[in-house]
Amino acid sequence: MRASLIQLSVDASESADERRRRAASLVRGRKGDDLVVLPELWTAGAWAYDRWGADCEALDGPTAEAMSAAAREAGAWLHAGSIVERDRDGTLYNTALLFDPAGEPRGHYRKIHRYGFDTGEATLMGGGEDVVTVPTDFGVIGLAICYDLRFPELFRALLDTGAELIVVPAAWPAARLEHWRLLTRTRALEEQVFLLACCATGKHGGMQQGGHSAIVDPWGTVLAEARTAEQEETVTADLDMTEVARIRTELPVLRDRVLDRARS
Ligand SMILES: NC(=O)CCC(=O)C(=O)O
Repeated sequence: MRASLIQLSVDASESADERRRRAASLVRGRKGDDLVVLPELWTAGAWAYDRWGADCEALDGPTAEAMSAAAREAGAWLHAGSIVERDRDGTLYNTALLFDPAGEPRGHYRKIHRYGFDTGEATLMGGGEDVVTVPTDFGVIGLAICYDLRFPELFRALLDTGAELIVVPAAWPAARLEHWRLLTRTRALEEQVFLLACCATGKHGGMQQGGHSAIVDPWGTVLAEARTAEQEETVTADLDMTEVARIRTELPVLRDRVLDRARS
């Protein structure tokens, strides 16, 4: 299967609506791909807290509507990154959306670990509670978002729920690029999954986002990586999903787990 990460530029020069139209057009251009991925909070901006109130939306709001149509036109599964979701009670969530090639919503995930250390997302948003995996034509997708990468227990839970491929939209800061590179490879290797990590580029809210979106295989090898932190680009790789079972058999470390089994 062929997957592409659209490393979208998110800065203050564009409104959420303009960026939505541009993202939809980039997705429509990916005909022939099986899975297309966008970054975290690309409509409002992950670091533009002052925009969240105005740019928040419902699960079936304008981004979902535009992305559903774009997935249908591309004929691909679309992980539409995440939106600032506002639920009926007015609580905000950082919520990832997944559509199938017919444009049907097939799952959403509310980010469990909120970034900010008592500021920003950690105070302005509610936290998700559910570990989410979604079966697709090419395997089971597990969902996580950005800061979640620092919490291996979530990735182990995704593995235990059947994940063979984990998608991580992000707005990771360029200043911590080496953490990004290390964690994306580590999470792929330790769970023996394909890991698709799509980070935004561009600067807003005083933050240069790190780009370097990457597709990593279950051996921990980087199959494709964006070249820079500063440039919008699309990263594509062909994934042989049979590699997941092959590598888990060839190097059966998951079978050798001791502590998890002792606790259950
Ligand atoms: N948007 C995020 O979750 C940022 C995470 C981050 O900056 C870090 O983990 O470092």
